[in-house]
Amino acid sequence: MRDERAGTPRVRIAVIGSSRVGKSALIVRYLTRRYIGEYHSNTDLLYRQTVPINGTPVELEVIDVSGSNSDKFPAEQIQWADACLLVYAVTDRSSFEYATEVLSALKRAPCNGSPAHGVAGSSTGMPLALLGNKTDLDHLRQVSMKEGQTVSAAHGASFSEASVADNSGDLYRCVDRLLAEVRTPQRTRKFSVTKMLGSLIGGAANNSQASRSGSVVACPRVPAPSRPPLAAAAP
Ligand SMILES: Nc1nc2c(ncn2[C@@H]2O[C@H](COP(=O)(O)OP(=O)(O)OP(=O)(O)O)[C@@H](O)[C@H]2O)c(=O)[nH]1
Repeated sequence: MRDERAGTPRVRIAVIGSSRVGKSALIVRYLTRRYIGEYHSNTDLLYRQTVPINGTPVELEVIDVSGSNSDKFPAEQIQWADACLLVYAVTDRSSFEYATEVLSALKRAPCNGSPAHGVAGSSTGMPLALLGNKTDLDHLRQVSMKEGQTVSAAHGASFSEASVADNSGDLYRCVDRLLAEVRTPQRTRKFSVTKMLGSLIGGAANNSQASRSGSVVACPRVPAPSRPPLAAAAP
């Protein structure tokens, strides 16, 4: 969390996961309460909205890290963020394995400029959450809740299962908890989103908690001539 522009605190969240696990649907659901059926994108998207956290307006920035490149470790996006939300689909074991790999890499890799705080056991000190999506498809389940709990506990992440389609309360609790964990003073910005491509959604819907304002903007992928492979993230 950091102060910018007239003292409004800002929180940056990176949402990471394999392709098609429901990252975009989750973010849009959280920010607007709406469900989008199809929102396929092969580029990172940046969502920005003012939200109340514990009664204080906070400028929330969420980067939706495209799953198209999930063979690459999203190092720049993680460095940019104050906290990470790892998403997998309970119907897709390979997506769970990818989320586990990223959590493992985060545990090994030091996070520059991030003082110790947040989740006990996370060596980065960065608040982490693991969320298993698509619980409405329980008949297609490939990952048990116990497995998710075990992996998250081992990596110092909070754990939830939810269905974005069914508008589970657990997805709001998961994100709210992650936001509440962010207590870091301003970190050095590791990459800048320099070229906003345009507003995709303006004037997000009001919700029952408090008035929200903001937009959804697309940003180009982080310049990454040689983004390190997952295994290279270890010190
Ligand atoms: N059944 C079910 N489908 C879901 C749920 N959440 C998302 N989906 C669907 O899963 C598909 C992928 O959702 P996206 O939000 O585009 O997934 P993504 O992770 O952003 O995908 P990439 O852009 O490829 O990284 C879409 O068809 C969504 O409608 C859910 O909770 N249940």
